Amino acid sequence: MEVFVNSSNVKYSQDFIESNYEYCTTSVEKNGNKIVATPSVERLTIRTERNVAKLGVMLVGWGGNNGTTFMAGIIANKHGLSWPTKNGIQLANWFGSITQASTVRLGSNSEDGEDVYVPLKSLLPMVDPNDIVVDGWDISDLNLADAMERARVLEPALQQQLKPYMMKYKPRPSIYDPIFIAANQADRANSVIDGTKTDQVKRIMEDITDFRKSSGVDRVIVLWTANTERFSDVIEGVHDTANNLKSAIAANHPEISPSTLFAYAAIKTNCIYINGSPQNTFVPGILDMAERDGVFIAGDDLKSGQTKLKSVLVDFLIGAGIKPVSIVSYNHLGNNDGKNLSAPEQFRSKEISKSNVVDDMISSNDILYKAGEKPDHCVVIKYVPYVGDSKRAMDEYTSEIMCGGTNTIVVHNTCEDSLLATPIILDLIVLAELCGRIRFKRKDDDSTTAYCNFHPVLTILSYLCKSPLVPRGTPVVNALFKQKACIENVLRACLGLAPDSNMLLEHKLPFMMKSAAVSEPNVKKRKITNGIHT
Ligand SMILES: NC(=O)c1ccc[n+]([C@@H]2O[C@H](COP(=O)([O-])OP(=O)(O)OC[C@H]3O[C@@H](n4cnc5c(N)ncnc54)[C@H](O)[C@@H]3O)[C@@H](O)[C@H]2O)c1
Ligand SMILES: O=P([O-])([O-])O[C@@H]1[C@@H](O)[C@H](O)[C@@H](O)[C@H](O)[C@@H]1O
Repeated sequence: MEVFVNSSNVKYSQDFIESNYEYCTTSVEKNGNKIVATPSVERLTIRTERNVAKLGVMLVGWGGNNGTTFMAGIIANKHGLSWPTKNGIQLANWFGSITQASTVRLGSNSEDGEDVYVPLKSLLPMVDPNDIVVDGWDISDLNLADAMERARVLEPALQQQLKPYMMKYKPRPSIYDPIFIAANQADRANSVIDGTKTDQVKRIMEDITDFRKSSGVDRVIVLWTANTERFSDVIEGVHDTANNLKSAIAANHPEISPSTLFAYAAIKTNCIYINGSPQNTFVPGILDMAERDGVFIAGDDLKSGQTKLKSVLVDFLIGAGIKPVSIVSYNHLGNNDGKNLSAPEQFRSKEISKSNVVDDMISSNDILYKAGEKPDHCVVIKYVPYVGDSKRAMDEYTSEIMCGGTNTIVVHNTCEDSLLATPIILDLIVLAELCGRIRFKRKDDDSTTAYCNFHPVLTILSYLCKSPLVPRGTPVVNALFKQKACIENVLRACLGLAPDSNMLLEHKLPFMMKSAAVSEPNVKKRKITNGIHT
């Protein structure tokens, strides 16, 4: 199903959807108590290629819980697998993915004015997950069938059906550096690329080239879903520019992490690179490379469960004029991610990404919070092997309400962590590929260089990340529904459609209402003066 827009502002050709779009913004000036708002309009032409790339995805950490579950999801959905559970027969699906399982309000029915919702993926041509070709790396040498069993995420009845498919896949050896992940991961590291950092980067680039040739894909996305690394110390003269990073790699500098080496190799081979973990892979030298070479990067840290809920709850509370003063997020889990995070430096990376998620909402309301004032915010993660991937998350939100009252919300959330994260990985991939086919220009600029892509740092993917990477000097948005609206409204703009204002004036103004809805003939004439019908 694909939406077709009937408008003089939208042209459909064999290769493109081209829309004329008025992008409306408001600039604000504050002079003491006087606040002046000035609206402005940027007239754009947006061109979306209709031909979807044959997409290849290379996962770093392919043998992990997320990596194997992603591969299992691709296979199970592609083959329409189903399996018996205690609740009956379960069919494969992509619940939790906004590109595969969410809808958007397109408009209202021309007959009865009812809202019409369509699948988000019907707005613009997007990659079909069934067509994605997957490959990747892992420091563990297990084939994906054995790695899936080790992960303990999926039901045995499904695993049994998947085994013949999954056992054919074996992750490529990877870059292992014990100073960046927990020491408890060492027993897994039996499939590693030896040599210098230059040798390792060269091998990764060769792997990507080999995958491109053997699979015949047009485009490759590299996504890190390997273990969380400690933060790199960003050193001037090493990480601070593209050239210094290149020289530091050549000099085998010890403080360059495997994830930064992967990002470096991906950009050098013109692959989109996405960081599904919280570490600071994107050191300034990588940002320089991405901006210089026009290669998309995105991250950090998949926003899957406890943090996603936090970016909704805090937004709701502050938006309602209620003041969160204490936020405690505790969780325990028993998967290998939890094992790696049981080490202090790796936990610190995750603590940062799970804590920063409320900053934009706090700073949006100076009625509730004085400058610099923040709620108490505590993040706890414990490793409890027995529960495996079934993460237990417990949150307590205490807020001040009117006249000294307090309100405490307690949430308990249990789920297979990887079943929340895997659809997020899919959405990052599908939306990143789509972004590669969208170009913009000012409507009246007909120069040959008029069209441009999104900025290489893909902030439109913030909805999927705990700690959104943004271009230097631009704002971070964490509020979940603002992030979702960004995605929806960009897709609508590609179709020449205005953002959904949610005003629904057609159901509020008698002269716009359908005749059936306006029951009393004189309703249209009656005036309301100071709230009193006259
Ligand atoms: N809900 C979630 O599962 C969730 C949510 C947000 C973020 N994440 C992040 O996603 C990542 C993966 O989570 P997971 O549950 O799949 O963990 P996991 O430990 O099961 O999988 C990670 C895999 O990466 C491999 N690995 C480690 N270092 C590597 C390297 N340098 N190169 C290649 N492979 C390497 C490990 O052998 C392992 O197979 C973690 O960083 C985690 O913090 C997970
Ligand atoms: O996205 P979210 O559920 O808030 O965060 C999760 C944490 O709660 C969990 O402890 C960690 O192991 C996962 O990698 C993920 O980051």
